[in-house]
Amino acid sequence: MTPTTLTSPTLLSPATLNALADALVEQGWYVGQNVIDAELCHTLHHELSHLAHHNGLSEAGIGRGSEHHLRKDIRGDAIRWLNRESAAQRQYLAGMAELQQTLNQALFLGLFEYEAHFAHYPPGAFYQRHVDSFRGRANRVVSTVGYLTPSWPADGGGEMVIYHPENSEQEAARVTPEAGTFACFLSATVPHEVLPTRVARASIAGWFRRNASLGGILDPAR
Ligand SMILES: O=C(O)CCC(=O)C(=O)O
Ligand SMILES: [Fe+2]
Repeated sequence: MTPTTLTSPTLLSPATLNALADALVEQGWYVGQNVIDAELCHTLHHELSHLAHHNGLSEAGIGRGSEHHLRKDIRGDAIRWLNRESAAQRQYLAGMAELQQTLNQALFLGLFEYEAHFAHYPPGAFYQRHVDSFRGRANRVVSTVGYLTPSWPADGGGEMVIYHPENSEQEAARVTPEAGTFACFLSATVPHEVLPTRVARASIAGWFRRNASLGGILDPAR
């Protein structure tokens, strides 16, 4: 029997990987449209919609460990960490492993781990401007966002605004969260936000981490 889906060998083409590494060096961020396979986006979107409709998601919070708490005034998405339970998740994560290898070879970033979650933003939800590295611990080094919603409407809102790393008042890019688009940026230096969405918004947010355990104290991932 031949598999009917998910046969594409790579998630990000060699050309995309090169462009991405160059953009990270030159400006600290990268955005590409139509870079994630359409069929994979469709399958992942279906998986996330199913979770959203069957109580499979948790309200997202801010902070880690004992400092983790809900703040709907800061972020309004519901999430589920990827755990390799489906072929689609495994294909996405395999693509991120390739990206990790590229970034380590090209930029010597020493990335050693990747964590990612599905994110569902219901209508009205947003995520206030922030940077992704937790204070005092620069363990998240590179952030990724893969967008999954097909046919994003022109008036749908929900764009991710990327601000200039050196001039954080200045908008550098506005990303429409359309299926196939992939964004990547330096976690500690690139402020960004999700504008209020008018329609349900589906994505996978992920982070490459460096081992940041200090003095034998385990640095928890989440
Ligand atoms: O979904 C996005 O566009 C960005 C999400 C984000 O900033 C985050 O989860 O940290
Ligand atoms: Fe973020």
